[in-house]
Amino acid sequence: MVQKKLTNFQPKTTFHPRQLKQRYCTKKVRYAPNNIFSESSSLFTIILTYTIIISTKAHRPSVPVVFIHDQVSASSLNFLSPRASKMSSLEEPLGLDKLPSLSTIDLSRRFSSKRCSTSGEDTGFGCCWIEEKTWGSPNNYKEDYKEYRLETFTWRHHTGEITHNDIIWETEGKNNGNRFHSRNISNLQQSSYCNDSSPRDITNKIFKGMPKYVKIVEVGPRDGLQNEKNMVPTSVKIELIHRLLSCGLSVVEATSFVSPKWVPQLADAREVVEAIKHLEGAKLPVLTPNLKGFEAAIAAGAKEVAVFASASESFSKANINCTIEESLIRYRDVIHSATKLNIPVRGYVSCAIGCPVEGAVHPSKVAYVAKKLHDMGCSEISLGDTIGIGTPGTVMPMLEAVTEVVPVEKIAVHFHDTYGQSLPNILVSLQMGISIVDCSVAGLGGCPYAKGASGNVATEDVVYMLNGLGIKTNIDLEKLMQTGRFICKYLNRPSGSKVAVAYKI
Ligand SMILES: CC(C)(COP(=O)([O-])OP(=O)([O-])OC[C@H]1O[C@@H](n2cnc3c(N)ncnc32)[C@H](O)[C@@H]1OP(=O)([O-])[O-])[C@@H](O)C(=O)NCCC(=O)NCCSC(=O)C[C@@](C)(O)CC(=O)[O-]
Repeated sequence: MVQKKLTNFQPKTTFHPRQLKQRYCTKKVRYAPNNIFSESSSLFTIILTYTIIISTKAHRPSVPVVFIHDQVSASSLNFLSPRASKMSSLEEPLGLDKLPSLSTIDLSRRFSSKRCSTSGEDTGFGCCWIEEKTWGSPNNYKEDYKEYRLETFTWRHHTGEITHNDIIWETEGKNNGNRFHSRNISNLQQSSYCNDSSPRDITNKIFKGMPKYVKIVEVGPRDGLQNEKNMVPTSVKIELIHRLLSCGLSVVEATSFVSPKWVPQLADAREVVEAIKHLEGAKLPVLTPNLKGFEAAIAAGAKEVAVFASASESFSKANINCTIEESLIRYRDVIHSATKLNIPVRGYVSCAIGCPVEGAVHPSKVAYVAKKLHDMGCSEISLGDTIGIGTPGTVMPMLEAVTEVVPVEKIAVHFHDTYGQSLPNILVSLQMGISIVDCSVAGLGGCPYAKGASGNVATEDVVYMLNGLGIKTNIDLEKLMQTGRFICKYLNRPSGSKVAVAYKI
């Protein structure tokens, strides 16, 4: 049914690479219209742009395509506000106008890392290069991969820790639109980058480092709802969690044991956990900012918890009313107690790209906090672009810094979609070996400390993209969209998922 709807709604607004080429690629530079980014095709176009940028490092392709779009205007960097030190939680939300400037971060203060630098190429949002080539059909790589059968690919990610085996692609018997799978083979010749510049090699490079399965961590009931002004009844929260689990999600972050003074919406954390603690087969972690929260969570029946530190000093003070170091001391106690009870602890690092107060956050700061949390015993480290300002150009250096100190398989990415960059950011994360992605059904949520910043990337959109890439999630997209519809109906607002809107489910 989903497939049927897919065929029904896609054609006119989808820019498949082949169409894109026909429309915008010639031997000369041509310009893509502004509204290319406002159509439903925009996500795919952006993904294509970035994947090609990544895959063509060793090869300078011949046909440049320049995408022009309206740069989101934002004010220039705001440095530490005098209020920052006394800001606490919800009382001082920061306006979108105070977010660091996208252009400032991407151009002037862009981070570079020797091993992940763009070799002087401008990989900013404005320009990409597309080689003239023939592509497969959308969401269907069958034709192309038939020809790749038993071929070996020589490219692999250059970061030593990311040890994905080389992949060969083979077609599956049935073609339902987006099925293909890979199997690993060993004994392949490998080199950092291959010089072979054929279109197939580019496609292979794009897919090569990608995981075969991505674990989705659904944070809608917690991150999605925590900022809702109107109280959502406990029964609705519980039903939302039940529905999400029925979609096949294996991890649903249920709630937070934080101070109800700061986050009144989650004051019913105990009731929520008591109602869901008997559910088997899925993980239902809860946030715990200190021992008090941890003890309350365990007493209610939580079997997994998460602690949340920040890479930005100002945000740490605003969010949890303590410095980064103080928070790490608190979390050491929480992790110690959890370990004794065999309770897994997830660690968040907020402001992994930028902070609403301090502006750009250096990757080394993120790596420092991530390593501390990992060394203390966190089983997974989620890197949060809390205000959603990241682009692949800033996400890649950050991830590279963190993967130097935390095993890549333990890293999750957590993108808010303020600037619509989440999907390309996720795509490059996958290419860097990340296989855990946080998202929120219907794109619910928003950062309480960055007024106007939007919710997490919508789970539906991520699942749709992963389906298109042939990456398994075990999630039923149709049920997921129905779940999004359920909560949006309750909240009386349209879905933040482009896929759900396109399907009109
Ligand atoms: C951390 C605190 C508690 C410190 O709050 P505080 O005011 O500094 O703490 P305190 O120790 O002075 O306690 C003050 C009062 O809070 C109570 N208290 C103390 N601890 C708890 C607790 N666990 N549960 C319930 N109550 C608690 C405590 O008992 C006391 O009550 P009173 O005596 O005044 O009646 C507070 O600042 C707080 O709750 N902050 C939570 C903020 C929050 O939830 N933010 C949103 C999280 S989202 C995020 O961080 C980003 C993330 C993870 O989503 C990733 C991303 O998007 O990038």
